[in-house]
Amino acid sequence: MIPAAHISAAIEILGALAERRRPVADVLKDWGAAHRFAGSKDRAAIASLVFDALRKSASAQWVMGADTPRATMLGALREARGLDAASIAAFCTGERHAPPPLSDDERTRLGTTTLDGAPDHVRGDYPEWLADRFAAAFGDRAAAEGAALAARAPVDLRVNILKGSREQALAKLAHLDPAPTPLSPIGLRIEVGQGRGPALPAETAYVKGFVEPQDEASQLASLLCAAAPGEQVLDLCAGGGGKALALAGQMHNRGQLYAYDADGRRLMPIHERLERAGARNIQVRQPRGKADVLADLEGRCDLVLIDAPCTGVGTWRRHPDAKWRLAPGALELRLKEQAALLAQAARYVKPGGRLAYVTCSLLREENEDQVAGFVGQGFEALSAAETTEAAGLPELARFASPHGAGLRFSPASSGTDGFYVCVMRRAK
Ligand SMILES: C[S@@+](CC[C@H](N)C(=O)[O-])C[C@H]1O[C@@H](n2cnc3c(N)ncnc32)[C@H](O)[C@@H]1O
Repeated sequence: MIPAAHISAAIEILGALAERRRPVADVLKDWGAAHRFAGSKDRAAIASLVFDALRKSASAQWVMGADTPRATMLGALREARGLDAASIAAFCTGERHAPPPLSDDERTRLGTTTLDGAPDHVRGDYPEWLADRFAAAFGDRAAAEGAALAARAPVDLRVNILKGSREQALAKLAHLDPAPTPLSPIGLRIEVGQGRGPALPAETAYVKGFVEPQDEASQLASLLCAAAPGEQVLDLCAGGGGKALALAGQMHNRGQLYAYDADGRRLMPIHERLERAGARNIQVRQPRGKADVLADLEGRCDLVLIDAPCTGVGTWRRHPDAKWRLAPGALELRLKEQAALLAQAARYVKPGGRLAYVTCSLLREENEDQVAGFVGQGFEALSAAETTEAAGLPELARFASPHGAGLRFSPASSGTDGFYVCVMRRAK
């Protein structure tokens, strides 16, 4: 396929997405199945265009003065790819499956319209219904924070210290040109351009468990829990085990880590990942109907981690379709789940033990406000200085939240996904 045909295909896929509010991965898969002539490079190029259009939908539509799939894609070629009107016009020839030629209005808009005077939610490419919440979280930096969430993310890897050092992992992956992450002492970063990221499943270092894909802020969230060898730790929302594996590394396989998730299917990948990582101190606790499979842990844990279900606002760089599919009802539901999880988790913490509350959201309601509603009931929040000191990462104290307890990371402030971390201590 010629590059212009990729643009036509991306417009078609954006149309299918607008009709059926389905995850973009499903729609791309369906398109690939219905267009078998498109090779893997074509499909990757098309997916990359679709993702860029989703990242920049609001600003692209503002530029074009329309919200059609064509307008969104053409505007995103300018907003996300930095192409000028003449370059975009050169693709739109109408020949060999290229998009039809630009109208006079399209050409003028691509040439002259700016985002000056556009509201923050347009300049920051986030849904209008979140405008007040972004303003509450970021003040006059709302548009800049949104824009950083609308950029592409690098591939971050966590080095599994059960298998080797960061230096060894760097050497094993030298052909991918990784760099040490600036904040996490166990992270590697591989910058990706407009193409595909590295095919990790084909990398020996991955297959042998030396590295795991994990955003740098997710690594920091695990490190800030300061899990120590010999401790009893419960990962109450373990899902596929990303944080559990990181905690096992910190514990040097000593002590006991219990991995639980209310949704047993989400726990499934953990078994293969544990094997690959050589993590031997994790006991997976599968939910079993109404049975209380955590009853024996009440009042016994040194550390309980709640990696809470949340809106995922902080991961929009990696899941740009999620920001447009997020609905107010989902936020309300997550808020209830988070409050219930805090109350439940408190039961498992022993006197003097720690409760770590983590989200990949940047909304205050899901973060500082949840913690404020919980502390006082026998728990106090540690200061950012205490938390980072205990984790041996005192330089992270500068990410202390301005809105209450805990620390905040975001693409604009720390160059990572958006995360919130608050460590609390139970009274003795
Ligand atoms: C952010 S994800 C966890 C990601 C995982 N910790 C990781 O690092 O890969 C949140 C998880 O919470 C789980 N969850 C939601 N409500 C829960 C509950 N009441 N008890 C336990 N797990 C719950 C969800 O099934 C989901 O897997």
